Amino acid sequence: MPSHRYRSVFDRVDVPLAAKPETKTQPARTWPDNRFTAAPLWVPVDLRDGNQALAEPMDTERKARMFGLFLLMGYKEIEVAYPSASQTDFDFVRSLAARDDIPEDVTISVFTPAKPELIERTFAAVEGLPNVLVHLYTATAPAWRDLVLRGSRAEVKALIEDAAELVAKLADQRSGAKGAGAEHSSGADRMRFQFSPEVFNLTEPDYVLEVCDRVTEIWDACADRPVVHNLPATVEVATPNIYADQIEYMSRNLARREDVILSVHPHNDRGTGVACAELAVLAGAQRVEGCLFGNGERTGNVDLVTLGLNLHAQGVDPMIDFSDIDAIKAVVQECNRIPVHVRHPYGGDLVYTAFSGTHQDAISKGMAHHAASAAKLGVPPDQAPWDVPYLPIDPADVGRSYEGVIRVNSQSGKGGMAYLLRTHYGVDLPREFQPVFSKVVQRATDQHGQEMAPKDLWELFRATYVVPGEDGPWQLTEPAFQELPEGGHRVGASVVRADGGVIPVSGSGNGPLSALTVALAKAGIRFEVLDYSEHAVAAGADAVAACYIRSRVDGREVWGVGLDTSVVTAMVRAAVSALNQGLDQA
Ligand SMILES: CC(=O)SCCNC(=O)CCNC(=O)[C@H](O)C(C)(C)COP(=O)(O)OP(=O)(O)OC[C@H]1O[C@@H](n2cnc3c(N)ncnc32)[C@H](O)[C@@H]1OP(=O)(O)O
Ligand SMILES: CC(C)C(=O)C(=O)O
Ligand SMILES: [Mg+2]
Repeated sequence: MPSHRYRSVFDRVDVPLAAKPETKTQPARTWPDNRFTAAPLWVPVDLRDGNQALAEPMDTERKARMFGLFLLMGYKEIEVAYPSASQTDFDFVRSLAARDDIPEDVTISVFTPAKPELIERTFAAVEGLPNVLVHLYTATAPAWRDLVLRGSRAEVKALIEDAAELVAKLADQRSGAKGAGAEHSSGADRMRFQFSPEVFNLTEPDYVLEVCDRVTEIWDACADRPVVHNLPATVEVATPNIYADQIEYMSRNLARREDVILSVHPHNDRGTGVACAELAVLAGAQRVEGCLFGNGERTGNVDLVTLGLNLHAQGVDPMIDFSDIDAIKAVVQECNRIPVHVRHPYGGDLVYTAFSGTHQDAISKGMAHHAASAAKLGVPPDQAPWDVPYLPIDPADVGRSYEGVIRVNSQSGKGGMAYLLRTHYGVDLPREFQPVFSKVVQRATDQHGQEMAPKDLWELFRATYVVPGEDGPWQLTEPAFQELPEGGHRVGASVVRADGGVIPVSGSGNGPLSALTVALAKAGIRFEVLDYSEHAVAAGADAVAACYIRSRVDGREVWGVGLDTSVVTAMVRAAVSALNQGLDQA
């Protein structure tokens, strides 16, 4: 690989805290010791940054659908458009201005470059909207200054100052409004301002500070109306600790810090957008911009679903409703026309599913333990502390059922198939029986190489163990059991051999099963019971009993299973099932 063509981030930009030695009063960095205690402010930018990365940008209808989703999920600030970019975007903002159902606590954010005519068009779009944030951006990194904007540091700063002043002036002119230059107020006009030094992560720290501080001054930030400085990793170029250092440096050094909301906007070029956002929050960021399921330019914006549910999984309320992740995903997929990967954290189709044997075993045991500990605590299972192996959160928290948690294929073990039979069909195979049936399942899955659905598993189970007891070549007809007055049981029946011969038999023993053993011996059948268990499959009047017999039939160890509403019939069927497996079939 021609790796020599690329440079380390340390050769591209000054990384402030890394360069600064630690002193007693000023540690090099504090973020590694910080903890998450509350959710940051979230801003979905799907309708702008996500939208600009789509082959088919959203029309008004798709935008409205996604906007509705954000409201339902509880987002309070939503970037809705780049109104000067297209008529569609402009019209969408106008359609919001015409609505009267946008909650008062929701702020609409609109995006504009530092170009006077585009800023004016942006203000035209938001006319009449009460809670607006105007988001101004210009690239500040050297390569963008030199190649794209073709301006020096001073010239690019001047471009930004002029644009910020125009934004302040237009805000002042809004009818009945109190703009940037006016007396501070949280009253009628709640227009706020945001500045993004695009490619912040490759911009010289002293320059970006100088520019941001100047913008804070122009917009006259105050506690009532703080300015947002949004520091994007427009193209991710370094490990997340570097971004965290950059953010902590800004957080410590920005002027009028209490009047600034420090925001981050990570992209995901190195696949570490989520880590960047998380470490940035530890480093002092108060606000995070991203997209649901990580849509966005190239490898995407940081994923707000993962970020939110990562907090949830650590016991911190994300303040966003993810309780129906599949409904959220459906809207996102339809609006973006891009599928969400089956392995996508928290929302992918397969992320709560185990195919592998040891994981299934652990999950199965964990789920049983969870149910028991919830009962012990006297709380519903969805309120009990979660500690099930291999499942970082309870799938039910995001509206997923337990149906797909365990799925069986050739990588699966006994625990998985036992779990499926128990949860789908109510049969609880004895522990010693599980590896025996598991081998049968593995032979089948190895042969066809496919997954085995619960229905197919049940069919295989029935065909192997239940049907031989009901409809095999060997039969036991008209068994009549009797309790003896002196104690013990007696049975009389006819053994129908596989070759059609009928042998009447009878026998007595301590219980029905031992009586049956004695009777069968009279027909020359060596039937030795090694283990017996039974349980009810369903409760109530239609309760079915499941009986399991581990036996040695003519020297062969076999398991028989019987199902019936009568325990005795279920037991006889289990015994006949064993005979059919242990004896010659013709
Ligand atoms: C990192 C980000 O996500 S930034 C957002 C990017 N989003 C988009 O580009 C989607 C929407 N954009 C558009 O639809 C179009 O780019 C428009 C309509 C806004 C402008 O289109 P055009 O006028 O044809 O300009 P075009 O985009 O080709 O060129 C950009 C010009 O703006 C300049 N420019 C780029 N960003 C900025 C900025 N933030 N502030 C001021 N000028 C800028 C460039 O230097 C270039 O100037 P030049 O013509 O003097 O060379
Ligand atoms: C916030 C803006 C400028 C952006 O989308 C980016 O830098 O990635
Ligand atoms: Mg972006």
